[in-house]
Amino acid sequence: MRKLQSFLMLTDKGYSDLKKAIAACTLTNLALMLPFMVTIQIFAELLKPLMGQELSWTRMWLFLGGGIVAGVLVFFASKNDYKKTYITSYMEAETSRISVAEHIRKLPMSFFNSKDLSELTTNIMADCSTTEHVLSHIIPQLSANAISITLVCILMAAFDWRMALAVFVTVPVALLIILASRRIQNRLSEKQVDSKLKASGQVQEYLEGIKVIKACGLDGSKFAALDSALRLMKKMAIKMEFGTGVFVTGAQMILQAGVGLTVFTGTYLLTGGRIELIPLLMFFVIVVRIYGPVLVEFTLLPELFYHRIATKRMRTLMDTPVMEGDAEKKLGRWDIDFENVSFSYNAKNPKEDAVIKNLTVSIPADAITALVGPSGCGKSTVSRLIARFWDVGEGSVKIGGVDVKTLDPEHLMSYMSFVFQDVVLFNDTVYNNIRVGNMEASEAQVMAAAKAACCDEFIRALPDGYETMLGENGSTLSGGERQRISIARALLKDAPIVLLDEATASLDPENEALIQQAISKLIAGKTVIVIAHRLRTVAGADKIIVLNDGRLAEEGTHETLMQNKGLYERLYRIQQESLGWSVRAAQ
Ligand SMILES: Nc1ncnc2c1ncn2[C@@H]1O[C@H](COP(=O)(O)OP(=O)(O)OP(=O)(O)O)[C@@H](O)[C@H]1O
Repeated sequence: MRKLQSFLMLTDKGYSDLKKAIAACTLTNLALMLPFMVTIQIFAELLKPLMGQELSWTRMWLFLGGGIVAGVLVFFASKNDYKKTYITSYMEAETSRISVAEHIRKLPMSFFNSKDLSELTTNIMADCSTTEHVLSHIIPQLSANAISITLVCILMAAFDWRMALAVFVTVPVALLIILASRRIQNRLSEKQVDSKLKASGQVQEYLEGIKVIKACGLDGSKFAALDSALRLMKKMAIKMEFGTGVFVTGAQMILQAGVGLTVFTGTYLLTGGRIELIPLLMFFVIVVRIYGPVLVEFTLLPELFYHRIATKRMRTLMDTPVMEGDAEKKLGRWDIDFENVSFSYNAKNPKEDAVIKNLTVSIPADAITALVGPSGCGKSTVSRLIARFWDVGEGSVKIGGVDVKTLDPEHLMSYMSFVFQDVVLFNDTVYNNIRVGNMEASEAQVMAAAKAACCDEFIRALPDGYETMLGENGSTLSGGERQRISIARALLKDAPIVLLDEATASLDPENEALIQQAISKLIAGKTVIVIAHRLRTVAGADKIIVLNDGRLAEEGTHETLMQNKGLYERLYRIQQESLGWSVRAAQ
């Protein structure tokens, strides 16, 4: 049974709840047989005059009373069954959704490199729903039906084994057909799941890229891709239904042949005087009643096969090890050291595809250090390695002498504030979006951070001020406003290390001035790492690290690097010359 727990990826509580649900469902099935038994008894009593016996009204009233009691029992059993089956399965699905989301949060970024967003959304929503469905509608019913059918089979065999054999002989044959079709059904399920994923990926890409699609007039071609993904999904759904339908219907037909077999055997035994008419009629009624649950079993089994395929991705996700580390260790110093660090995003080919190559460099505490260099030289990668978004392949990254690999990522993150060029805002109020920086902050602290980040004025001008809902990723705000909100967040966090990645790159001069003002408050007294393309913005940094193709090209202050006449000086000169650049129509 433990196998069932791991197959369904259940928590211990979920597993114990499932056992209770199976018991409750079995009880309901058995309770449902009571009214049926009473009906048979009434039926037998009514037939007595036919056999020359006297109908007893006392017995009839007793049966009727028994029927009412049976009805009440069915009600309570069903109520208990409903509670144990549905409510607990929804609770388990909620727990599993939360644990998937928690797990995702702790996974290394390398995991996300190979996954797209739609796949993860499917993991959290669809795969958990499949488990929810299996827990609420399949496993308890399947197990309870199997138990109650076996019980009825034993009872019938005790009454007349020949008739019992006639009723049940077709069941194993029909079951074999379903089990034998498992491989084909698995293959079809895999294809169907793949087509669903492709379609949801296409829908997501289409919606995310709607602006570009419209701007570039790609409606036709992008629609074609979406269209064919949706068509494929439809085709696979039909194939799947057909594939399942053929086997299930085949099995059902064989099972139904059992009705004919029972009638034939019964008539044969009756004419031979080896069975009475009333028990025979009872068998006829039972055969009709008992095939119902068996037919349901046959339709539920393929769904169980599908569940295994549908949750394969979730299994891979949950089996991927999370980033671990010490969550208690206090850091006392904020100097950062890269010692012989090599790193590649491609774990399969780390040497050939290295992005950072044997880098040894120091970032002093309580100072501003700029990371510069040509595009793609590895500046952002260096900042990601400091924050342990990724683990280095070789060497070590140390903060205050402590290897970041030994620290719990979330704990490490509590020492850092990030301001990226791409600001992520949540579909929540402005107030809550700032408070993300420090969930314990008071209202006064949130307002103070907003003021320091030059946000207060524009926020108050919004329809509901701080309570204005920002919508999907804050699309109603300008780039500069979004950036200032992210700085307010960072200010509120008040972390000792601040990472600024191209924070002002895409802003107009007015916004840039406001943001520079906000940033200067954010970085006061902190260990600051600035990534910038425009070298003039970092000329005042305490230290400038120049990278080239993942290696350290040179380091020093603006003045010393200019005197060196190396890569920095060349880049600086090129940028100064390009300042005179303007848009001009081609001659
Ligand atoms: N998630 C990723 N997966 C695979 N390769 C990546 C990933 N992120 C960056 N790279 C590659 O690593 C190299 C360094 O990228 P990085 O973003 O660190 O450079 P950068 O100096 O910050 O570039 P830019 O100045 O253009 O932003 C590039 O060749 C880039 O294509």
